[in-house]
Amino acid sequence: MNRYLCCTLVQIFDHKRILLGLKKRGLGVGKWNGFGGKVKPGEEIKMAAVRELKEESGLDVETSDLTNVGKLVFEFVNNGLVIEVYVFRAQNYHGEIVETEEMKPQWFSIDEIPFNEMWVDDIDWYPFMFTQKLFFGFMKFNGENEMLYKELQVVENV
Ligand SMILES: CNc1ncnc2c1ncn2[C@@H]1O[C@H](COP(=O)(O)OP(=O)(O)OP(=O)(O)O)[C@@H](O)[C@H]1O
Repeated sequence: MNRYLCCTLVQIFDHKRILLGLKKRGLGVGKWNGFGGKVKPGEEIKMAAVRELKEESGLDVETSDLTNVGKLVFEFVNNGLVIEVYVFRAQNYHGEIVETEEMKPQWFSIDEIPFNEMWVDDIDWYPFMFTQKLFFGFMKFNGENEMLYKELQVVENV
């Protein structure tokens, strides 16, 4: 059995801007990404999404303001890790954006998303998020930068 992790990812939007964070440590270090992390045992996925957003950006959202955008499953063939990521978006948020030990947040125009400094899968599924089509993706990685396989489809629910 492979090592399995269930994770969240929250994309914060403000009109034509998206808030991304530069990951300062751990998985995906050096990449811009939405905010998220591991779901704790027994924790509800949306509650984990709210908690991780707060921990990594300083922002608060209500679980009712999180919209499902899709689900991604990543298999890292180099170490056997399988990560399931529940992706959400939100445009209603409150609080002050803060830089933390884990993330450096910054607003980007949605026309200037730094895809070449992000996970290589992001450029494939962001268009589904922008057209509001719920998606499921399965990707295989060798390390953090080489995608060996990808499958993406529009789905009814995740
Ligand atoms: C392979 N392609 C990928 N594409 C886009 N996003 C990806 C991803 N692979 C992982 N992610 C995200 O990366 C974060 C890792 O979370 P990660 O820092 O490990 O979790 P957590 O904050 O609990 O860690 P600590 O143990 O506290 O350091 C988490 O949001 C997860 O959704």
